[in-house]
Amino acid sequence: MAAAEPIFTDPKQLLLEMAEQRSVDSLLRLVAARLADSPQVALARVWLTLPPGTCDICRQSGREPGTEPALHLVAGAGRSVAAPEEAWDQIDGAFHRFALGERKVGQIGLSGRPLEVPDVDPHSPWVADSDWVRREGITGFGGQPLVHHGRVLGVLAVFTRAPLDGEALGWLRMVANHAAAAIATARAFEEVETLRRQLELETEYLRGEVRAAHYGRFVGQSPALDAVLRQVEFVAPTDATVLITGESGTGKELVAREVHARSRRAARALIKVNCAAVPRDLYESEFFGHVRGAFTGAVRDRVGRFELADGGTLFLDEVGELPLDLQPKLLRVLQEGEFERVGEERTRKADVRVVAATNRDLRREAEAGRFRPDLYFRLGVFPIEVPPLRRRPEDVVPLGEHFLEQAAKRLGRPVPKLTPADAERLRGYPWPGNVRELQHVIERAAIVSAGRRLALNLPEAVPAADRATAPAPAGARDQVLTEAEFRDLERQNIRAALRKAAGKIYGPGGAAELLGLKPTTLASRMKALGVRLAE
Ligand SMILES: Nc1ncnc2c1ncn2[C@@H]1O[C@H](COP(=O)(O)OP(=O)(O)OP(=O)(O)O)[C@@H](O)[C@H]1O
Repeated sequence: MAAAEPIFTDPKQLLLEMAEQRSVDSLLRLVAARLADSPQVALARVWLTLPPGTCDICRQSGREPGTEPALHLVAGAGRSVAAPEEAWDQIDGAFHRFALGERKVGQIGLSGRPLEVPDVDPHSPWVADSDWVRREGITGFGGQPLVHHGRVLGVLAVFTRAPLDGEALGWLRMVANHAAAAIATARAFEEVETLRRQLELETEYLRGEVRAAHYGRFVGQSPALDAVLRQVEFVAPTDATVLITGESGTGKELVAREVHARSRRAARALIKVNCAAVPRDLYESEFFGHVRGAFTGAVRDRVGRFELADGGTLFLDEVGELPLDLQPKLLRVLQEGEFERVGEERTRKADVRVVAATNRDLRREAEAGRFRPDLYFRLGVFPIEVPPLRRRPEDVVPLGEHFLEQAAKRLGRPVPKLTPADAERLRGYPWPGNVRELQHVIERAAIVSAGRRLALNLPEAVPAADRATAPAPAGARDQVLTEAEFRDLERQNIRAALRKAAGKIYGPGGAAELLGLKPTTLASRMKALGVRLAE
């Protein structure tokens, strides 16, 4: 007598293929399809235990979500002998959802124990549709819970057209155990990814907090600074885009932080992007994020700055350095709040208020074709100009005292106060590097003075060629330079600073400090002007 046909076709091969699946969906579809491959299997189905309100099928079909976890059909395959045209791989319909405890599938889900009916009697109370059982010649039912660490993740069940033997039930158990382990692993990965994303958001938020703490409060009593603060007060509560202009080191970032702090977004993050410091080919990913594999080096998904700033404020520092080809994309987010991650089709939305800053004359840049006029108009809805320190001499001494106090605190020792003669010298200096230069001068003095008189080390005179951002010397004030001449002058000036700093850009005595620029700004300007270090 020939041995009976095994119920499942090549279950070992199925176990091997299961190990290669990358997603839970494809894994469960594979299980159902392969089990139903055999002519002896009428129907194979997998249900997963899902919390209320999380099943897409129920949502789409308008079914009320319920209040308890339930079993939801997620994969199915089979063949009707009575009506071969019927599709049995559908997962919506009458047996899509079972409450725990309801009928055979619900019993397995609730108890976590297998349920086998080797010889199905069409009249048994277990049979929901006795006509179907008779019509399709169903003779066996085997259901296995998908259990991982004692938790029932779902149920795998088959209806067969031959009695289920011990061997088939053993394979079914093995397939169910493999599937449960794969589901648990995939969910653990998902959780790690969510936590990683949360951590990324929190880190960025905390970085912002640290920066904000470093920035501290506004100091100054000049009418010019007052006027700036009044504008901040006026625009902060609105969601308008703000463009802050002014020379380097005047306090533009401080103004941006103040706009955020006084807005309804204050409890959310202020995310900063220094447009001069982003490498050319990473702009899009920096702003909008990317998905794994979008380009070489994109080893995992990355959240862009727009997404990080969702609900908060995005501060675009040195916005004048933004490459022309990225400007239309920025304009689109500003107008529609929509963007895509690099390498992904899906359109995402973010509710972001943009505050931008620049020390360039953006209108001129737009006229010269280096900045898109439409973006300039969009950014410049509410412009705030921060005046250079030389136009508000009343602020110099209060700022000096403020920085001295901060330095003393940081150094943990008493630092001499400003004498009237010191104050006079500070007021008499033109501060081409603005407040940042004043801060550096005072900090250096505090470090070297160690209890003695404050040793203020001010450059005596600032030669014209050493001023990156200073006003033109008195005699030259009316002289108009062409753009080419102006750039040439800027080039010479940067070269002079580099020579003086012996090629050093960063740190005390570096060219950036001499010019009163941020090192990143200097680096990008050198690149734009074609100035190289080795010249
Ligand atoms: N009114 C002020 N009161 C207190 N500190 C100030 C004030 N203005 C500027 N500062 C300080 O001076 C430094 C430079 O300011 P900030 O970075 O805001 O300038 P910026 O105009 O954004 O410069 P850049 O154009 O180079 O980016 C910061 O440390 C800032 O805290």
